Amino acid sequence: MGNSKVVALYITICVVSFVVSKIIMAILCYRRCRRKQMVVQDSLSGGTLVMFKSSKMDTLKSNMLLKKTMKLTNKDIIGSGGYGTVYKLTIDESTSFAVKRLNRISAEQDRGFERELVAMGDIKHRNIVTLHGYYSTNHYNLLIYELMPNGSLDQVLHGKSGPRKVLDWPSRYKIAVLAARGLSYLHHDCIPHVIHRDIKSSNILLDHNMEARVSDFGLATLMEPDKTHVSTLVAGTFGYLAPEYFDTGKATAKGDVYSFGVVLLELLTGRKPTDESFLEEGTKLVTWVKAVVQEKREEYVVDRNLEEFPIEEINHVFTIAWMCLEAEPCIRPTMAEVVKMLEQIKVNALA
Ligand SMILES: Nc1ncnc2c1ncn2[C@@H]1O[C@H](COP(=O)(O)OP(=O)(O)OP(=O)(O)O)[C@@H](O)[C@H]1O
Repeated sequence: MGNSKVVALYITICVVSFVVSKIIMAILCYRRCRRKQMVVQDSLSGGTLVMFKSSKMDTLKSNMLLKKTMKLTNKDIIGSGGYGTVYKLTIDESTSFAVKRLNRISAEQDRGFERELVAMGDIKHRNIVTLHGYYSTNHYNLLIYELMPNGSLDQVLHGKSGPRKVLDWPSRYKIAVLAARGLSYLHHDCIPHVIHRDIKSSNILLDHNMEARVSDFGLATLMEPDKTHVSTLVAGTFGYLAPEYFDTGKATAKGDVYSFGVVLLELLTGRKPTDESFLEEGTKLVTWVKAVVQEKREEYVVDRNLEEFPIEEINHVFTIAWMCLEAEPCIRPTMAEVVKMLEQIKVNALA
């Protein structure tokens, strides 16, 4: 066989193998997608219901879910935020969900909706609120989440009619560690990595055991593993945003670390970072705490309800909060380091 024939044979083999491998990959991806979700078209509303596969969803009839979803009323509202209203959807005595309704106003919101789904669909972790599915019509979108019976950390710490219950130090410490684990999972273990972009106490929800889970990926942006940041639209919540965000508008994992530092201060002080009194005084929680600590009056910042608990542990968490709140992002620890440091406190306390 001449040289040219050998080359031609090699090229043919390469091209055929490439095409076959692509076809196999496409079939595998298609099967995986089908296995992972069930899609139901509702002929009445013209909407589409997508249920992600899980032991909970597998036992649920899609018709029943659709019927109950269509019957949600104002009486079922359990909260509302910048993106829409959250309802409690009760299927039966043992099965309930939290349904977030997003109005379909602009194309931008639509993109946000898709982004949330892409980020959430695959994410399963005990400290992350699970997205079970979604329903989509021309007029609105619904996200179907697992229901967190104890609401948000924000409601528990500073509910409208006063704190819902006074959280003791062990509960606050546990919430800090578990929320840190959830966020660390997003930053380091998800592929692609996820930047939350809106870490705050109303996005830390509490299950029946008061165990914390991170929720709300409406603003999350997927980050390729080799990228250090992503450029995005201005988002997040004043009082929790890292200072560099105001200059650059770039969401980064270190920006989430800063916001987590604010949540730690919130747990330690019992003060709400978005409190109007801060705005009126032209300050914010972080600046206020820093000023008081500089004046060596730390005892004024710690929540009175924590007075009888071990001050060494509380001070340790303060130290970690300050590390997270460093003005220079690169000096801040990663969330994996924050988890380790927080866990270490209890090891030391138990020793
Ligand atoms: N899965 C859930 N289980 C139980 N309650 C929930 C759930 N998701 C949200 N909530 C409640 O609904 C409230 C509003 O949530 P939502 O995520 O819409 O807004 P937010 O986090 O307060 O603000 P933003 O939209 O700016 O992030 C929460 O504070 C919480 O009390």
